[in-house]
Amino acid sequence: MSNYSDLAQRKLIIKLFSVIGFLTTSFMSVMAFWGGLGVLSLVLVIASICFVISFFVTAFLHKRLLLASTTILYTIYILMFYLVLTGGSHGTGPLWIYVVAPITFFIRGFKKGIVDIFFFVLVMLYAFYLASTFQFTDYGTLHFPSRIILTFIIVAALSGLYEHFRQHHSEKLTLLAQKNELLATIDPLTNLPNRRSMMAKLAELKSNDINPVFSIILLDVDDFKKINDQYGHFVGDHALTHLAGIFTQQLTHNDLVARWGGEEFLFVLPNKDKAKALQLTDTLHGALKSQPLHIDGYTISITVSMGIAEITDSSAIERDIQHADALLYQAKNSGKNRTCA
Ligand SMILES: Nc1nc2c(ncn2[C@@H]2O[C@H](COP(=O)(O)OP(=O)(O)OP(=O)(O)O)[C@@H](O)[C@H]2O)c(=O)[nH]1
Repeated sequence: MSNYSDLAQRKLIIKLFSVIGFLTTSFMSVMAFWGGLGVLSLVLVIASICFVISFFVTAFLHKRLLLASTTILYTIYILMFYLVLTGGSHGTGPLWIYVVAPITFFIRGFKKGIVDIFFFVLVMLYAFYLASTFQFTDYGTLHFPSRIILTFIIVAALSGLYEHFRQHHSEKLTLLAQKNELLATIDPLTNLPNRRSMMAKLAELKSNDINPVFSIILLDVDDFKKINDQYGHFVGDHALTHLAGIFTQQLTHNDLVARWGGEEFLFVLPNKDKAKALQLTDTLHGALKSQPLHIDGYTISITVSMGIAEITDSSAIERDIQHADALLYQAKNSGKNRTCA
C-alpha cells in the first residue's frame, strides 16, 4: 500500500515538474524571441518539447516513470549548461541553476543525487570557463561565477540533507507498517497465524471456485487446565508452543494451522476431503503420543480432541466452524483423545 501511494505521489510530482518546466521554458522562449535572442528561444522551445514528452510518458506509460523523470532532469541539466555558457537573457542564465538541486535529489534519491550534483558542478565550472575563454558572455570578474557555484553548493547540501532525512524516515515508517501488519496476523506465543488472518484465508478459500472442496479441523487440547494447575502457566505456554511445532511438522505445503484462541487450534486443508483430513488427524494423534513434552525434568503426555468439517458449499464460514465445533464437542464427550467427523 505504502509503495503504491509513494509511486502515485511521485507520478503526480513528476507531472507537476513537467508542467512547470513546460510553462517556464515556453514563456522564456517567447520572451527571448521578443528580445531578439533567436538561438536561446529555439533552445527553450526544444526544452519545452522535452517537458511535454515527459508529461505524456508519465501520464500514459505506467512503467516509464524512470524514463520520464530522467528526461526531465537531463533536459534541465543541458538547458543549464546552455544558459551558463551563453549567459541566457542579459546574463541572468546562471541564476536558474538553483532549481537543479531539489529536483535532482527528488528524482535520483540521496546517494545518486550526490554523484549527479558533483558532476553537475564540474560541468557548470567548465561552462563558466568556456564562456569566459570564448567570450560567449561577459561575467566580469571571477566574483560572480564563484558566488553562484558556492551558493549552489550550499543549496544542494541543504536539499541533500533534507532528502536524506526524508528517505530515512520514510524507510522507517514502511518497516514499522510492515511489522505492525505482521503482528496483527501472528499469534505471539506460538508464531502461528492468528484467528483474524485465518478467517481472511477461509473467506478467500470460500470465494475461490478453484478450491471446490476443502476441510477444516478444530482441535482442542485435552485437560489443559490440569497442565496449568499442576505444572504452572509457564509450562502451559511451553506446551502450546510444543504443540504448534508438532502441528507445523505434519502439514503439507498447502495446509495451514492457526491458533484459534486459548488452547484451540484450527487447521485449514485446501483440496482435502474428509477422508484425507481424517488421515491427518490420525497422524497428529500418533505424533503427539510419540513426542511428549520434556520440561523441567517432567515428561508430559498431551492429547487432543478434534472435529472435522468438509466444506463443499458456499454457505457462511461461521456455520462450518460451528459444525466442526459440534463434532469436537462430541469427541470430548466420547472420552477425549479422538476425532469425530
Ligand atoms: N498457559 C496457558 N494457558 C492458557 C492459555 N490460554 C488458555 N489457557 C488455559 O487453558 C485452560 C482451558 O481450560 P478448559 O476450558 O477448562 O479446558 P480443559 O482443561 O482443556 O478441558 P477440556 O477442554 O474439557 O479437555 C484454562 O485454564 C486457561 O487458563 C495460554 O495462552 N497459556
